[in-house]
Amino acid sequence: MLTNKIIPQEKGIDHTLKLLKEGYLFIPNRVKAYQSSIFETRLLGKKVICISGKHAAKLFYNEELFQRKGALPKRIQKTLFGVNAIQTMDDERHRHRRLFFLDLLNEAGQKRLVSITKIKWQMALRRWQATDEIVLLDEVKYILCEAVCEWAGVPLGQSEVKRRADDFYAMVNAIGAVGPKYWQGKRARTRTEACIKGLIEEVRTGKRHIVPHLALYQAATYKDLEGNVLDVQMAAIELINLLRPIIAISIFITFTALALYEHEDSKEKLGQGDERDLEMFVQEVRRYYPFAPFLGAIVRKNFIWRGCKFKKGTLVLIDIYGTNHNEDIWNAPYVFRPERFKDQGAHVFDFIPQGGGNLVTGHRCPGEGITIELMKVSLDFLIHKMKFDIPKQDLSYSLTNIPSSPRSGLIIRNIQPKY
Ligand code: HEM
Repeated sequence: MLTNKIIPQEKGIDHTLKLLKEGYLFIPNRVKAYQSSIFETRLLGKKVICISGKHAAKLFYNEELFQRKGALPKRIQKTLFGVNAIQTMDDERHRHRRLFFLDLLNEAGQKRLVSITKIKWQMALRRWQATDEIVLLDEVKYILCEAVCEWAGVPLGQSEVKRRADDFYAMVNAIGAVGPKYWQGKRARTRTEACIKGLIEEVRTGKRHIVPHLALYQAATYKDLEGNVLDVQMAAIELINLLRPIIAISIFITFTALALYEHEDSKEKLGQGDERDLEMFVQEVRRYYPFAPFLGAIVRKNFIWRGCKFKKGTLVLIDIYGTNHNEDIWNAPYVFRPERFKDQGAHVFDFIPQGGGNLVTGHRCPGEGITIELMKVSLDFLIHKMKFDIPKQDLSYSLTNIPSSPRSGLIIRNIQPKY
């Protein structure tokens, strides 16, 4: 077997600034330049191997070769995910922690969240009729925040909705940030953890009564492999790992509205709201528009892949954005075409907007199903239940800001229900 293939190496001492500058395109630009789905660079002073494409994703999700412990920078843990949470776990402990998410996001759990969200959309639509215009991204954040808090049993007064939703969003917004956006995310996490910790303590001490199937109760009583409840901080972090990403779906929903505007022909094909058509449309939104750029894992033991050496302890990044726009997988990847999902199969490693691999045992996003369902409900509202105008505004989005979203937040005007 060929074992000494040279991995293309980016010259220079460190390329962190280039990563910040190029954002979603950092890996795809180099894959193109080196004509190679694997290359080596240096980030934050360390050697990093970047890989892209379906076969690379299959490699990345091989848990015998990769671990998550040690892969996530502390600054991302301190804002987006919480310190030492599920994203950093491996093996038995990880699979056990995942049950907390998978059980709550089962079919019944998803259905209940979808029905609550529908009601919140209807209430919002009534409110919007009395206003001149709204910023869709903000309003959807509030809809989803109200819905998920109700679903989880987390109390939320009307006057707290905006603040709570903005805090959840600030954590997401801090992901690729340095400077003020990072600090906003960090402060938002401190506030949110304090609030959720208080609620968990109330459930544990019997001060707050709550039905057992709700997420707040489950977080307060979930037991680890040794049969111990999580310490209150970790219980809060994992409950936030369930709530926060629901608010993040507002970005995909805003991109869905943008897709309706930018791709009139696809909109017409949506017809009468056939479930399958709605699903193909939202799948294409998740593929076409940027969200998560890449993911990291650490090499567990030395191995050779396609003749290239991977040394134990090396950080490896899998290219999410580039894989979802890879020409070997997707015909005309930069064309928005929902029908491409008509005959595509299981998408274990080729379509990875929310990670890949096995849903039960791996790290693949446990919220993928509910993300698709909430996007479908919202698409149905946007297209079949309301009329509105889109005034002139800056609808562009950046491929260098992570996470990206339409710059204007998508302003809509003259909102009326469709009867
Ligand atoms: C806004 C849409 C979403 C995007 C773009 C997204 C993206 C991702 C990605 C890329 C991963 C990493 C997969 C990996 O490490 O291999 C992930 C993991 C995760 N997601 Fe999502 N996600 C979304 C929505 C959700 C929702 C709605 C939930 C829960 C309600 C959720 C909960 C999680 C959790 C708990 C993990 C960690 C899984 C693990 O490490 O085992 N996500 N997500």
